[in-house]
Amino acid sequence: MAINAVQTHEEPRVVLSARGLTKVFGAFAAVKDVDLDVHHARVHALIGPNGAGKTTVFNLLTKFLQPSAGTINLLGTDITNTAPDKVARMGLVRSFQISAVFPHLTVLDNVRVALQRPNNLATQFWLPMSSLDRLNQRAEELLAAVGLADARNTVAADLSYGRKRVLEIATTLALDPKVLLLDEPMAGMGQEDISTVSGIIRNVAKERAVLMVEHNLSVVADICHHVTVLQRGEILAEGDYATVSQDPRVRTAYMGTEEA
Ligand SMILES: Nc1ncnc2c1ncn2[C@@H]1O[C@H](COP(=O)(O)OP(=O)(O)OP(=O)(O)O)[C@@H](O)[C@H]1O
Repeated sequence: MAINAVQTHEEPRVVLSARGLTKVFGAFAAVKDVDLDVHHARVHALIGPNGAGKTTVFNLLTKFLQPSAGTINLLGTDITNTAPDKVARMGLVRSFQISAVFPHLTVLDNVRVALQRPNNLATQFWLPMSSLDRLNQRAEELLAAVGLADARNTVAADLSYGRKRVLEIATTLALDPKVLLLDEPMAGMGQEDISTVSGIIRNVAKERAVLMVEHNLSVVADICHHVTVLQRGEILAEGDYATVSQDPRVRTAYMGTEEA
């Protein structure tokens, strides 16, 4: 299948890497000796059957879980023993976890609130919303980048499901991540929203690395440069989608015999 991924002139340098990443729960190894290199300006998919260890890998990389063994390096710094909030401040941000959408705020105010973090306004919670006006320009840029400018005055609760997810991505981008981790960004979406979000991910990956867990293999084929396939906590295969999708072990373990 043809790969129609991001075209970019940026150097694909490694920004996040793991070596020998292992997580043991009691006697059970959920993640075993995983090596991972995530590149700037690339979309990297982590796929595998249920229980393969994808979420555990995300939790290890963001340091929500401490590895049992192995090392993690972010932007040249060893973060194996770094606290999760510091890892996030260093630029490794997982969508839908650090950012939150406030249902009763407008789309614009949601993004302005999210922008408080990188602008060190987060502790000035007593200031009125009007004090956030200087963040308007950046907020408008972010809304334009994700196609939500027309909904700036809509209360978040009134957005469609797909547009709510897009707003979540916008609030995550407000943190200006260097590495963006997306956990099933297309979950529950129809084809139209999937196309929209695919375009957004392509765009945001021009300026940062994206690592995503995704079950929709058409999306993986369409926007991901590199695919790592996990099975029972171990790397089964990796490479571009065309390569891994033709690997007989992957087809048996994950894709069956169906064309993705
Ligand atoms: N805190 C925990 N304690 C014990 N076992 C755990 C824990 N967290 C995860 N596991 C086990 O580790 C394995 C990997 O789980 P994980 O959630 O990482 O898989 P996954 O690939 O994300 O699956 P899914 O696609 O279903 O979300 C599973 O067998 C799971 O039951």
